[in-house]
Amino acid sequence: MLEVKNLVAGYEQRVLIRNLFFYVSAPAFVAVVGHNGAGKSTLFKILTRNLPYQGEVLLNGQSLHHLANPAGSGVLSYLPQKNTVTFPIKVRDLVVMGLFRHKRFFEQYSEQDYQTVQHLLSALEIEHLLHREFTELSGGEQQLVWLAQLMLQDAAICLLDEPTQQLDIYHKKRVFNLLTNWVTEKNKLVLCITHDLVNLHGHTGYLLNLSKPVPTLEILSPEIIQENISYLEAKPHLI
Ligand SMILES: Nc1ncnc2c1ncn2[C@@H]1O[C@H](COP(=O)(O)OP(=O)(O)OP(=O)(O)O)[C@@H](O)[C@H]1O
Repeated sequence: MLEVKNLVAGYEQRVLIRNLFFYVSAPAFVAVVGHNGAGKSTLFKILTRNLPYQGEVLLNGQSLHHLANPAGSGVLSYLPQKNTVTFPIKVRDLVVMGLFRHKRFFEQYSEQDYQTVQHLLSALEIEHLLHREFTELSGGEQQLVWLAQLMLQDAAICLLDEPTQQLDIYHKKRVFNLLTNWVTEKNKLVLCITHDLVNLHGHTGYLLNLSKPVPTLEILSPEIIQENISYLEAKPHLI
């Protein structure tokens, strides 16, 4: 579960997130939306302990300040908006690293680990990329590969910063379906930053609009999605 109580954070003199409260427990899919600069990635910086904050953040009942290694202990995983690789690596070798938690420092990945990767890539319909060089893939293909690696990490709480940004219409729709099914099947809590509000139709979960003066978790429904689209079509109020 994730509980945020009276959260205040920002940069230097500029407060971006003020008095935010919400509570959500797995299984749940939360679409984090808002205008550019509303503070969506800032919220993720807080949750990944990359930005100081006032207030309380509890992950599975434990204060974020007291969690020694949220990624290593399987509590949290994070897929940033931009993730670069500058060395040659095959897709299967990049994805299998998602299993790092289950390995000792120098332990090799097994044939079974690679089979797990293959099954996952097949479920994501990117099995054909298995032996490709990662750096030669298109932006959208790379995004799907990162998503596979994140799913393999199997953390309880997953933060995804615009995972569908570079995807075509078919894959955007497919990734939202995959994520919401994964949430229910594997009892996950997924927070997903997105500007693709139209793709939220038909899914169960919540929406957190950080552009609103008092953001709260709103239950996804056609009316709520439309109301938030209209809200975001209007010019943002600058903080
Ligand atoms: N390190 C920093 N120092 C100062 N200001 C920052 C810093 N990082 C981000 N900001 C500012 O904070 C504001 C919120 O940034 P953030 O990245 O959280 O927005 P966002 O909602 O994720 O936007 P987008 O939809 O464009 O990705 C922006 O105005 C940004 O310029």
